[in-house]
Amino acid sequence: MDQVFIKGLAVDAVIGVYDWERTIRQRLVFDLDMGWDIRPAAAGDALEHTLNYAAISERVQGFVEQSSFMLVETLAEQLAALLMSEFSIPWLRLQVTKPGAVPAASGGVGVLIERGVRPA
Ligand SMILES: Nc1nc2c(c(=O)[nH]1)N=C([C@H](O)[C@@H](O)CO)CN2
Repeated sequence: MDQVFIKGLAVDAVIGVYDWERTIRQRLVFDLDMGWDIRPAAAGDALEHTLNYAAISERVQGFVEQSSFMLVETLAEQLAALLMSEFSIPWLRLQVTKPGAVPAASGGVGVLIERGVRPA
């Protein structure tokens, strides 16, 4: 299966369950792998036949900046559903990292979800 990916997309948002978290914006980092057959785009050298990673990055930024969820789980689920619907993505893997949440966890904490049907 071919994939189009976006790695390390940083967006600041209101996110968190504690009172102090509702008053600030915190950094979130998004890693996105999206199943897509890239051969038609490659054959025609045509952007309209593939997933436009620039357009998808903008959509992620726009959605996340406007959001104010408690849990990273809720953000991940809603973002995945929105992207699959708006860009006709058949399968995706989405990792949401909250780098500052647990200072001792140097690689960050968060969630990783996989949704949809993985193309052969
Ligand atoms: N599985 C999760 N655990 C926790 C979350 C979360 O969104 N998902 N959130 C918090 C707090 O908001 C935390 O990030 C504050 O440091 C705690 N655990």
